[in-house]
Order: sequence, then C-alpha cells, then structure tokens
Amino acid sequence: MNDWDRDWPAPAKINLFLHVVGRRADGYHLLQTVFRFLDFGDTIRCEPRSDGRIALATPLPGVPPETDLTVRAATALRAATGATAGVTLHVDKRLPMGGGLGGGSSDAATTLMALNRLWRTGLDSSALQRIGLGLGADVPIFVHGRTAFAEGIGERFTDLVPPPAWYLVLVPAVAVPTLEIFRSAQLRRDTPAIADDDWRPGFGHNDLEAVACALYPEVARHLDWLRHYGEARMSGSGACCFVEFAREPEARAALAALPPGMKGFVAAGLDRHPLA
Ligand SMILES: C[C@@](CO)(OP(=O)(O)O)[C@H](O)COP(=O)(O)OP(=O)(O)OC[C@H]1O[C@@H](n2ccc(N)nc2=O)[C@H](O)[C@@H]1O
Ligand SMILES: Nc1ncnc2c1ncn2[C@@H]1O[C@H](COP(=O)(O)OP(=O)(O)O)[C@@H](O)[C@H]1O
Repeated sequence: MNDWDRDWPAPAKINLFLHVVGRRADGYHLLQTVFRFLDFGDTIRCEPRSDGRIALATPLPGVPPETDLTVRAATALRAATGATAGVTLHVDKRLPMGGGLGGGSSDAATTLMALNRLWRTGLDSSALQRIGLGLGADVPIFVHGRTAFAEGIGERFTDLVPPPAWYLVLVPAVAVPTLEIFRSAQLRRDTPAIADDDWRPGFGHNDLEAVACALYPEVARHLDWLRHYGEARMSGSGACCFVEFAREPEARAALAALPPGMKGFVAAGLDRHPLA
C-alpha cells in the first residue's frame, strides 16, 4: 500500500506514576514519570493536495482548525525544513480531549512522523522531538517511541520495559485543562527526585491527582470505583484513571462490571509506539 493511503496510528499514553519534583524559572514544572503507550488511540490519514495548503478535514468541537495540534505540527515541520507541499489531514478521534491520555500530543507526534516520511524531509528523531517540544511537553515521548522514565518537563528519557500488563482505563465525562492543575496553589511540588534506575512497577503516585479530584469530584468517584480492583491512578493531569491487570480476562471482567454512568475501555500496555 502507498504510504499516502495508509492510516497512521496515534496511540494513547498513560503515566504509570507522576511526581512533581520542582519548578523551572519560567513556571514549567519539573516532573518524573514513566510513560507507557496503549494499543488504543486515534488514527490519522494524510491526503496530498496541490495548492500548498495545510487543511483539516475533521475539525474538533471548540478547536479552531489553525490551532489543532495536527495542523500546528504540519506547519512547524514546513517551517523547520522549508517544505512547501500541501496536505489535508483526517483525524479519526477516539481519545478524549483533556483526558490525560495525551491525545492531542500523540496526534501532533504522528503528524510529524508521517509527514516527515511522506514529504521526504529527512529529519531524525531528535530533530522531530525538538519541534514537538515546541508544540507541547508531551509530544517528544511519542516521537521517541519507547516506554521510558522521563525527566525535565518530560523530554529526557531513559528507556525501560515494564512487565506485560493490561489496563482498565475509565473516562470520566469531564475535560481537565492541564494548565488549571499546574497553576493550583494546592499542588505539591516537592516530591523528592529518584534516580532513573530506581523505578519499579507499582512505584510512586500521581501528584496531580489530589488537585484534580478536588476540582473535579467525578475523577475521585471513578478512582474510588477502580480501587476495588487494585491500586488505581489518574493519568497525567486527568481526567482518565486506570488500574493495572496482569491478564486480559480480569481487565475485561472489571469493564463488564462498570456501573451505568461510567465509561471506559481495556487496552494492552505497549513497549513501543507502533511507528517506532
Ligand atoms: C501532565 C502531562 C504529563 O504527561 O500530561 P497530560 O495530562 O497533559 O496528558 C504533561 O506534562 C502535560 O503536557 P502537555 O499536555 O503537552 O502540556 P503543555 O501543552 O506543554 O502545557 C500546558 C500548560 O501546563 C503547564 N505545564 C505543562 C507541563 C509541565 N511540565 N509543567 C507545566 O507547568 C504550563 O503552564 C503549560 O502552559
Ligand atoms: N488534535 C487534537 N486532539 C485533541 N486535542 C487537541 C487537538 N488539537 C488541539 N487540541 C487542544 O488540546 C487540548 C488538550 O488535548 P489532549 O492532548 O487531548 O489532552 P490531554 O493531554 O490532557 O490528554 C484539548 O482540550 C484541545 O483544546
């Protein structure tokens, strides 16, 4: 199949733990986290166009097309390389917005990787990661493409391979703006840093969880329900929460027991991005 005809995967990520260990002079928070990809996500199709425009066939509610992270990624790639080709982007959106699953960031990363191949702009992974960081702190991990312990604002990676696992991910019916959580006066910003090789499965907590639960009681309600099955965590700045299972049938049984009014999905943890 021609690369122009294919669907390009943009998987979700979860943060297996997320500690805020400090703050930079510019206000950005210094984090320690483990990013893991899930075999669940959006897909993107790129359609060539001859008029040199970057267009979006699938605008999202409340997001002006020129601010959509896919359009911004295509625009940034052209600016960095001098490419002049046009494209129409089609995004099949399955990931919730403001969900803490990195949906917009993953769409941006996949757009960068897909167009870098389709336009033959020849940038390497670190150049694409630098462009990605300009679009959002979560974009570089998707370009990096391997499960990793991350530091800085989430752009310095040490690869690791956690044991195989399945996740029940709950999607509360609220969108949590990342900025609202990071600017909260209640946020703890002083968790002691660990060494990159000190992480073990199950280690840590999510420092953003308490703030998100206080502002969005639906997040707390979903976490409480998940705690019947194990150590439940929120991903990123929320709203999505997850619990880990060693095997798929247990995860599916828990999903089947979800009460009316709660939504979720089951996904396997991946060690690599499908495009890596
Ligand atoms: C919290 C995390 C954890 O993986 O994920 P999400 O829940 O958003 O998926 C990320 O750090 C989010 O990354 P991303 O969603 O790309 O955030 P950005 O657009 O870069 O930042 C939104 C705003 O949050 C604040 N911000 C973001 C990242 C960071 N390390 N410190 C911050 O203080 C900044 O004020 C910034 O303006
Ligand atoms: N392609 C996109 N997909 C999702 N959100 C987008 C996209 N482009 C821009 N956005 C904006 O980015 C915000 C955060 O999106 P998203 O990455 O899905 O959240 P989170 O990182 O919390 O999971 C959305 O609320 C939306 O306003």
